[in-house]
Amino acid sequence: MAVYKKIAFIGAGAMAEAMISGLIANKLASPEQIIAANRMNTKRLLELQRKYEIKISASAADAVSEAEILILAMKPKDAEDALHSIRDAIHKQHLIISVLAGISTDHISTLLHTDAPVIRAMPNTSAAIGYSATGLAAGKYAEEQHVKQAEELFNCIGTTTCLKEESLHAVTGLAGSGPAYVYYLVEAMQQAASSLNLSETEARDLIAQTLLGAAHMLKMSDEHPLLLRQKVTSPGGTTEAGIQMLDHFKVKEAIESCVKRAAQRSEELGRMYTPPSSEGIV
Ligand SMILES: NC(=O)C1=CN([C@@H]2O[C@H](COP(=O)(O)OP(=O)(O)OC[C@H]3O[C@@H](n4cnc5c(N)ncnc54)[C@H](OP(=O)(O)O)[C@@H]3O)[C@@H](O)[C@H]2O)C=CC1
Ligand SMILES: O=C(O)[C@@H]1CCC=N1
Repeated sequence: MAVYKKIAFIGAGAMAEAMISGLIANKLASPEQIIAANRMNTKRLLELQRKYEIKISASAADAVSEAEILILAMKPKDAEDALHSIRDAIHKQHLIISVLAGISTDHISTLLHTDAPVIRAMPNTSAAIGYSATGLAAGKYAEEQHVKQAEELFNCIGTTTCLKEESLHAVTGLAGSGPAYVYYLVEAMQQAASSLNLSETEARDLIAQTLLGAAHMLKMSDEHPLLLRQKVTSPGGTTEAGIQMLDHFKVKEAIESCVKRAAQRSEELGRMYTPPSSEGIV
């Protein structure tokens, strides 16, 4: 077990649960080191307590007072209220990690009235099983040791890439939202499998293993994805016939637009919830 500090999740929704589950499963934190608070959904807190045996708090400010590391995990639209509610409990020794899409570290520092270190991270829900692809950027008050601490935390629930803060919009469009694109593809493959008379269980197993195999191949081989694709595609064969349909429906263009639009939306969220007077808007 890593000697870790107490971690408070402010916002106890889907992303918080993915991280909590990953941190506990990977033994970076024990349940008693984790405390979660949300706005008002007590049922949700009790559910997390029952499932993971973590501590819960009806007051976000109390959770902050108990912890050394804070994970901000509310929706961007709720950030202002949430950060106001914990502001008085923040001190300089806190390490603040935000997973909020679009919201800059400068804006968080401004809302919290603090020069405590803030790290902005963009994980994804695969954190729950130790497979998040997380992008990380340091705010202006964060030092090397804070980045290292955040990296250690996120490495425990997947891989971590440190980037400039402006790149986090792209990471959000690509990897933060990424699992949803893959599930969308799976939904379509399952529909096709059903109309080809495969059972849902048979299809799910075949699809999951196919995705796993392709993902491992991408990680283990240096070959360009185009080359890997060509190796599957026999001239005049089944794959070529299938890919012709993807080209016909412009699926490549659709996916490119999807990732770019999601990244753009991250920028929009940042602008929507950051008053023009805030300094250093990213
Ligand atoms: N889901 C994902 O795949 C990813 C999400 N993110 C980011 O994570 C954040 C959370 O997303 P997600 O988990 O999906 O959202 P959810 O809606 O599932 O959870 C949001 C949580 O925030 C709580 N909350 C709202 N207002 C406050 C407040 N004032 N004080 C304390 N807690 C509050 C809510 O509590 P209550 O129910 O009581 O209102 C709820 O528990 C977002 O900013 C998102 O951009 C980042 C990467 C991936
Ligand atoms: O959809 C969203 O806004 C969040 C951020 C990345 C994944 N989910």
